[in-house]
Amino acid sequence: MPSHSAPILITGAGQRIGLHCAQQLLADGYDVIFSYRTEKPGVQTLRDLGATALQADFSTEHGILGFIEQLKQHTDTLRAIVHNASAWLPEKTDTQTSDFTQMFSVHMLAPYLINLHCSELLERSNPADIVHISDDVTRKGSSKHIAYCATKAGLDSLTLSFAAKLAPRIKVNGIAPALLMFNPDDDAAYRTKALAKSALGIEPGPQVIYHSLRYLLDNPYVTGTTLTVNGGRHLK
Ligand SMILES: NC(=O)C1=CN([C@@H]2O[C@H](COP(=O)(O)OP(=O)(O)OC[C@H]3O[C@@H](n4cnc5c(N)ncnc54)[C@H](OP(=O)(O)O)[C@@H]3O)[C@@H](O)[C@H]2O)C=CC1
Ligand SMILES: Nc1nc2c(c(=O)[nH]1)N=C([C@H](O)[C@@H](O)CO)CN2
Repeated sequence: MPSHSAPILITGAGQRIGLHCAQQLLADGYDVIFSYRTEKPGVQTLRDLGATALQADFSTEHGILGFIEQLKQHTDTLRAIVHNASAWLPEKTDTQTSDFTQMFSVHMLAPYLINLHCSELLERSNPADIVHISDDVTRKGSSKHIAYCATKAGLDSLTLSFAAKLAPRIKVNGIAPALLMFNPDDDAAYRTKALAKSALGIEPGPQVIYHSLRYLLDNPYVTGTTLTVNGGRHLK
């Protein structure tokens, strides 16, 4: 497989979906730059595969702007930016402000600032893409993850605005998954309940997101679109 020239940036790739997609991109011949917040085995795995690891915490403007400065020291061009980093925090009984501002920052401020400051890097690549990883839950809201859902809905809005702003040189799209991978502490009752929420009733794993990502990267005529990858959850 021939190597592609400009690297792809994927945020939050130290574990799970982001790690899988980064590994697949490397296997398909792309160079990869990724952000991680905390050192984990997946971070070293990607380093060993030749990816460039940049540590970043997107919960503050300072952390986001510092990441952008780091990124520009490593490359002057990008094939794509995949905004995958995310915090999935439920409402708690005590103050929710810090959680809301953290999720606003990771899900909205980081993509906003990175897109604005790094579109020049994408302009030097043809084709060029931005992909926002959102969540199917924005379709109807969430009683248990109100702030998470609201900030992901804001990300959906960024998809539309940046698609209009950056056309025709840069395509901007989203992917809105429902359940992809359980977390280790999800108990049997939660898993049964979650699987029953979709028509297909499966835990598909990360490859369904890689398929969606490649569709968007490879298709020259799709922009301003958010792909639903939800197992038919809207049918139940
Ligand atoms: N898993 C699923 O079933 C679903 C996932 N999605 C979306 O898909 C994407 C990938 O999901 P998944 O792999 O489960 O995500 P994770 O919950 O594993 O989070 C991905 C990464 O985001 C990083 N992150 C969290 N907060 C910050 C921060 N403040 N600054 C920088 N990085 C941060 C985490 O870093 P650290 O390792 O330090 O914690 C983590 O490695 C996400 O956008 C998610 O919302 C949507 C629907 C379902
Ligand atoms: N950042 C994350 N976002 C989401 C996660 C996750 O683990 N990390 N998980 C989900 C759930 O799978 C949900 O889709 C089904 O209960 C949603 N978002």
